[in-house]
Amino acid sequence: MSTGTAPVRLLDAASAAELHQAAGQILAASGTSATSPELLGRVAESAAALSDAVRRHLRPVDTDDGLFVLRGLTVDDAGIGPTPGSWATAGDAGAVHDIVMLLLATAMGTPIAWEGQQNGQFVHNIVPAPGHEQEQTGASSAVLLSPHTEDAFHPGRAHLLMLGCMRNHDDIATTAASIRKVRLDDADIAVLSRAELPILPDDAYAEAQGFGGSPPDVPVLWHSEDGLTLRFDPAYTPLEKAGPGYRAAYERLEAELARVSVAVSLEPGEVLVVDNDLVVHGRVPFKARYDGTDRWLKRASVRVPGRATRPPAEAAEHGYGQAALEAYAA
Ligand SMILES: O=C(O)CCC(=O)C(=O)O
Ligand SMILES: [Fe+2]
Repeated sequence: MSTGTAPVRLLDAASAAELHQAAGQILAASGTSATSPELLGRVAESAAALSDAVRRHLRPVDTDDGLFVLRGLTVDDAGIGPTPGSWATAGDAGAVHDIVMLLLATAMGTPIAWEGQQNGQFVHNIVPAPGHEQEQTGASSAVLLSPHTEDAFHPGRAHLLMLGCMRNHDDIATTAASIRKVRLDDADIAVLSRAELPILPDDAYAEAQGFGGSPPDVPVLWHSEDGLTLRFDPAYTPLEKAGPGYRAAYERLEAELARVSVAVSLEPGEVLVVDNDLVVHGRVPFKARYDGTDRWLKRASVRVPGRATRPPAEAAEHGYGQAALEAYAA
C-alpha cells in the first residue's frame, strides 16, 4: 500500500527476473536456503555476476531519509504457503526469497548472522508468534515496537538492515525515523554524545542477556565523516540511571524522532533497506491472526566493508559474548 515519503527504487521486469532466476538456480543446486558454506559460495558467485542494472538499484542509501524501498520483485502468495507460526518452525518456507535477500545483501556488502539469534541463520523470518505478543522483538504484535537501532547492544551490528515483505494483508507499517531529519540543539547533541549509559542485549538474545561482564556505556549520537549517526534503543537503555539533564535530552531526541517518523507499509515483494547508522525503525501494533495469513517479513543484516561510521571506542566492546558471523569471512 503506502510507502509514505520513502524513496522508491523500481526494478524493471528484466532485473526482477534476473534476481528470481539466480535465486531459483541456487535453491535448485542447494536444495535448501539453510546456511552452508556451499550455499554462501553460490550466492557470492551469483551476486558477483549481477547486471549493472540491478547493481545500480543497490547503490548506497543516498538521501537524508536514510532508507529506500526496492520495488519490482514479486511473491506468489499461494506458492509460499502459510505464514509460519514462529521463526523456529519456518524451515524452508519461502526459501527462494531467502536467497533473493542474500543476493541483494551480498551486492550491498557482507551479510551477517548471530549465533544467538534464529539458529545462526543469515535470513530471519519475522512473524508474530503466540505468547510473544507483548515483547520488544520482531515476534511481537499487540504492542508498538518502539524505534530502535537494530542490534544496538553490539559493536558488530549491521550497517544496513533489509526487510523483505512476503505477506502483509493488514497493511501493518514499519516505522522509520532518520537522525538527519531531526532538529536538536548543539547542547543536546553534546550531552547525547557522551558515553553515559549502556544498551543491553534485547530479548531476542537470551544467551547474551546472561553475560557476566559489565555493560559498557556508549554514546547515543556520534559525528561521523558524513554527518550525525545514532545508536538508540530506549527499551533496553536503563535511563533511570542517568541524571535529569541527560534524561531530558534523551526525551527530546525521542520526541524529534517521533516527529520525523514515517510509516512504511510494505507490499509483498518490496524490500525496505534501512541505514542502521542513520535510521531507527519500529512497527505499529497489530492484532495477529494466527491462521497462516499473518504478516511475514524476511530480514537480513549487512555490514559494509570499510565504512567508517562508528566511534573508535566501539572496537573495545565485548558485545556481551555474542559474535557477528560474517558470510564471507576469510
Ligand atoms: O516488523 C517490522 O516491521 C520490523 C521489526 C523489526 O524491528 C525487525 O525485524 O528488526
Ligand atoms: Fe528491528
